[in-house]
Amino acid sequence: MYLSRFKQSGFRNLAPLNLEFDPHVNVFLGENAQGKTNLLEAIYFLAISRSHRTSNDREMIAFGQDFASLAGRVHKRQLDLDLRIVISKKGKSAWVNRVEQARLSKYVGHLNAILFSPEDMELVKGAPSLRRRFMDLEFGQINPEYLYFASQYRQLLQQRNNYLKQLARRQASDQVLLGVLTEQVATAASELIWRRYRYLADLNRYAAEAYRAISGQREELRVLYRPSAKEITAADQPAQIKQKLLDRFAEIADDELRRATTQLGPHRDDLEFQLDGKNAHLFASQGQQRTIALSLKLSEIQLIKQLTGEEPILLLDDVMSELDQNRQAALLNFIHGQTQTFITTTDLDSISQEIVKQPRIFYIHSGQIIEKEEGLNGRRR
Ligand SMILES: Nc1ncnc2c1ncn2[C@@H]1O[C@H](COP(=O)(O)OP(=O)(O)OP(=O)(O)O)[C@@H](O)[C@H]1O
Repeated sequence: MYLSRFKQSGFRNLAPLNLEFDPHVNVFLGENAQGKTNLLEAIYFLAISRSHRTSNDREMIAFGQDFASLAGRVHKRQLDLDLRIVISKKGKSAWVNRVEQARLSKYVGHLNAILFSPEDMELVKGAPSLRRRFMDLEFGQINPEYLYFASQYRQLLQQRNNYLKQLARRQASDQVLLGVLTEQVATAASELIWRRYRYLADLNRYAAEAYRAISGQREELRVLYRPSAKEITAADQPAQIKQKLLDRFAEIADDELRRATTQLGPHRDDLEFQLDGKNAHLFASQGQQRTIALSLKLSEIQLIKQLTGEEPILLLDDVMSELDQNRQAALLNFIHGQTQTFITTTDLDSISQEIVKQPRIFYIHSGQIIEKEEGLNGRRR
């Protein structure tokens, strides 16, 4: 799939725009703080209905504006689609072919996008919340049920936490209501955890392949799910996961009341990356961490292809200068010139000529975007 046209108004510092993209490679060139990341974020938001860098949608509305509007035309093998999403101070609304979607989970998935940014280098050693966010963003866009259970889980978890606080402050005493909330939280949690295991199993295969290709080494990358309820295993079905969670909730009831917050579940689970069976969190070098992060992103492209039959679009935010020639070449091999790619950079020389033989180049300055007429190698398009 690819994005042929993109329109926006009111998004961060970007001037209203109506751009036509190349089906292969598009490069956005500009100095720091001109709007390159904002443009990639806008394209990502059009696809996923969430930002990769903030969970506060309001932040993305341009200063002094009431709403931001993003629209694009997507070409797939069998059909073309018009997508539109509007972010206002009250929330967001989304349209597919001018039909408003009742739920965002019905909208997400029409345009798949993988974004790779310098912050992804933190995936291995950074906070667990980054790895949970990674799963939620990637698995949510390939499975509407995942999105549905994730949002249900978030709401139920908040209700349960609020109720635990009321119990702790003795503003409530109904243990039966706590039991009902616990049961509901465990149901949504089990569906979410079960799907995380499922997609990680597929992701693992592709990630190991990508790691070998990029590093040129024989080290074996494995990604493991680390549930906060340690009894849960990859072989469990949702019903078993739910029962194990309920058993653990019963065991830690006093502790939860004391702390007035839910101690177990997908919001506390984590991922562990292993190289040849050793925990990468503890020993991986900068280079190995970078290769793990890139392998994960590339494996998502494969996973999306496997599940949807279509190539997602790839957004590379200022990462080319972080990748040496070999890693850039491995990246090139993986995308085979088939994946529509958007690259931001402050310096065209940081991009291997091979990757971008004849890209479409856009200059970004103070949120204004203009297309450059010549390709990287000076030839006119
Ligand atoms: N809601 C908003 N309204 C208007 N401007 C905003 C908003 N949010 C961020 N900005 C502005 O956008 C600019 C940053 O743009 P962006 O993050 O895209 O930079 P960049 O070109 O990617 O730079 P770098 O190379 O440093 O990452 C800043 O000047 C910031 O003040």
